Amino acid sequence: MRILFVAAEAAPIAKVGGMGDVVGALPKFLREMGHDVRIFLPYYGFLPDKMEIPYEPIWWGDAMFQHFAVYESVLPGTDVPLYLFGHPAFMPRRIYSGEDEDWRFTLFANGAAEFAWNYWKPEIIHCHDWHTGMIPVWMHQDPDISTVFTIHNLAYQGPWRWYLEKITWCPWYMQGHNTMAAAVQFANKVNTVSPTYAEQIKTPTYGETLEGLLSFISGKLSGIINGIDTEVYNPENDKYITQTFTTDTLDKRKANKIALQEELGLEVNSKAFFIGIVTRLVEQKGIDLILQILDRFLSYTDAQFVLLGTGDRYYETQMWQLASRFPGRMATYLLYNDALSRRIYAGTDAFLMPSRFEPCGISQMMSLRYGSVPIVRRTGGLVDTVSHHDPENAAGTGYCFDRYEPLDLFTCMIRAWEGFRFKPQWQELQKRGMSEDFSWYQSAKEYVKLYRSIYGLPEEEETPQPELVLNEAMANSKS
Ligand SMILES: Nc1ncnc2c1ncn2[C@@H]1O[C@H](COP(=O)(O)OP(=O)(O)O[C@H]2O[C@H](CO)[C@@H](O)[C@H](O)[C@H]2O)[C@@H](O)[C@H]1O
Repeated sequence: MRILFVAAEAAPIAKVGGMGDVVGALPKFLREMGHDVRIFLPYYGFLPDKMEIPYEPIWWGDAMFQHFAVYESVLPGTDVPLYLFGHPAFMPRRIYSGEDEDWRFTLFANGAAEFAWNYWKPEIIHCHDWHTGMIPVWMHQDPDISTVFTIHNLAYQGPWRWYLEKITWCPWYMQGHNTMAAAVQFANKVNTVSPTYAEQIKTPTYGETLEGLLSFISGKLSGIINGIDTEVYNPENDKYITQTFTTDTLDKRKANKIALQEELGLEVNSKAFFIGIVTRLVEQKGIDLILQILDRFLSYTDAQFVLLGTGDRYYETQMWQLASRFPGRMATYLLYNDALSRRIYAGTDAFLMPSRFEPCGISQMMSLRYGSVPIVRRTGGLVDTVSHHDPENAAGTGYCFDRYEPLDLFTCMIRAWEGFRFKPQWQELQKRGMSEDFSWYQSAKEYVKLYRSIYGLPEEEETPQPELVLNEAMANSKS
């Protein structure tokens, strides 16, 4: 199948959060399975610092009365063809924020549609989040191109929605004022990034006002858990960490803890319970809950804490101030740094993720892979990826709590702190987590099933000539 991924982020060149991880990894695995997958991404002003981009564009197009160029390259570290949408609106050295979010991403989506119609025609456009939400609307009457829309974060439905209706030239009943809703309504298939979250978003608590629409289209809605790139994120050979290790050489991991404590200016103490968090500092991630209990937790225990993240100014300031009250025990790094994030996954004993809601969550899977035991709230994808520690039956991979309450988080952290004192059991817990299979292969298979289901094809290829069947079925489904 020919599939064009259209998204605002793709790791390792343009990543703010988990969506970048998915778009940077999934195409690679789909290509290994024999599909022709390519990525369409904005040409951000900072990209030339990160990769080689040819000087000459391969194609010029027009969208929304604007002339744009498309440059062809390859996603670094992979064989995935990458098309970069070149327009001055994306020249600033940032991915998001700014006055023109609505306009420039609508232009980008429109550019992607033009590109698919006129230059490289895919069978499926796989759209990601609100930035690409108008594509399913524009494609829904195209007999040759189908669309899959993946919801990575329902909370972001695009800014200035009342104004967007004018830009997209779509009336309210086509959801032109809300590109997330538009995509949900018009895409051939809609999925989100975990089965639990796919169920939760049909309820008012998690539906972000779209629960009615999502319930209505539930026949085409599914949940496919994300994977992580286990080749790139591998404690066995990660060049960014001090000491590589495996489940068999877990004792070596201590060197990472000590090196991290030194790097962060914390008291070097391999016995102290060391908790880390790597996150966007936004309401979703439960930062308010942490702020309510961290002071008390640090006062009652010998624990150390490191935060790496950027986001809301209020959370940044609060975390910064808290760190100043616990010198040598708490470090706050308000920046984005992939290498440091890996050292935190590899050097801390536990990883905190008390999310208010969580579509899937990549960070907890990374922490499991690097032997940092996750402490999570049981919501969304965290339910599907972390199970509660049960020492009696030697089961579970982390510590979980249910209610979004400070006391529940506090209790859970204390239980983890207590558990850390029992070294053999703790090591078993770490090993179970590290042995979990979060590779993309299983999820990529699920995506292929999803693509095939658009054409009513069986889950597995059962005939000797699948391509012929596929072409025939696609022709029938669109006629
Ligand atoms: N300051 C920093 N420095 C370095 N690295 C940082 C960082 N801040 C965050 N990261 C990295 O960004 C990623 C975060 O991914 P998550 O999936 O956990 O959350 P996010 O909310 O961004 O993703 C959304 O999309 C993904 C993908 O579908 C869903 O899993 C998730 O639930 C949804 O909220 C991780 O790789 C993490 O290491």
